[in-house]
Amino acid sequence: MSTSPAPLLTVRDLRVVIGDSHILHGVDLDVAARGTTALLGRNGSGKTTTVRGILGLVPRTGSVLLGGEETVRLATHSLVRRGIGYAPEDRGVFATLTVAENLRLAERPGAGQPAYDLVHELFPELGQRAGQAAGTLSGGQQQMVAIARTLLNGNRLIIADEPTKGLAPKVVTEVAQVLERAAEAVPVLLVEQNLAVVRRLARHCVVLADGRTAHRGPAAELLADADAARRLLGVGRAGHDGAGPAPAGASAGPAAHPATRTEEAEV
Ligand SMILES: Nc1ncnc2c1ncn2[C@@H]1O[C@H](COP(=O)(O)OP(=O)(O)OP(=O)(O)O)[C@@H](O)[C@H]1O
Repeated sequence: MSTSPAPLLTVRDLRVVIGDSHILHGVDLDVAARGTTALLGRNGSGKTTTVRGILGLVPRTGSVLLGGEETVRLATHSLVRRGIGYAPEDRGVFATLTVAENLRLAERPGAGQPAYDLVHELFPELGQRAGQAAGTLSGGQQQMVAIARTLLNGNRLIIADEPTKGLAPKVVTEVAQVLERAAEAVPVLLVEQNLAVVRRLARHCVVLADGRTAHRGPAAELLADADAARRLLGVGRAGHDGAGPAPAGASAGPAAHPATRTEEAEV
């Protein structure tokens, strides 16, 4: 009987309060030691705040074990040194700098030789575009730069926050390919609302609702269960695989929590 390796990241009872706002009320999640784990949930359910809590960018309580080490009281720079790479929602690419300069800025002193070989092996296009200003790249290519930066420093975990948001369907496919290649090298925690991307990339998923963990399990199982997808994500319809939009009037959630952004197309 084969046993799965221990999770790389184990989050328990993560709580975040900012000012008067109680945003996370107890998030539990595991990030598998291999491949992609998807963090899902309707708009405003707390996905980005969970990521920011893991990274120490907001005050938090609970437990965040990275490779068995408790990190919840560590500052962000200590977490970065321990090997968490972050590709934020807005990509954080410097538009007026070249691709090569964007990558050079991401090199971390003390992290050993930057892994340019890996980056160029996974993304040969970045080598060809080394001298191009990052602001003139397509959205998909900029996302490639953002992911490449997280791979440079021998990180143990990559966190990517909505990397396909706002991109055209063809570019979504390109970004899914980028993430697929990255996850072969380093485990990925992927915040994603495009369920076609989730279906393609993620083995495990965690679903948040109102700042709490509402579901954890195999991603394929959730996406195949139209009732669960409708209840948890506000998508799916009878006889459908859960990745399409809900029919008119079939929204499962309150109006304040719009349904998850979805794509019908394969990616
Ligand atoms: N700094 C803050 N101060 C007060 N409330 C906040 C703050 N950041 C987030 N929130 C609130 O916390 C809730 C969760 O936000 P969060 O961005 O984590 O959700 P999300 O699941 O990532 O949403 P989306 O899918 O729309 O990006 C929202 O109601 C949001 O308005």
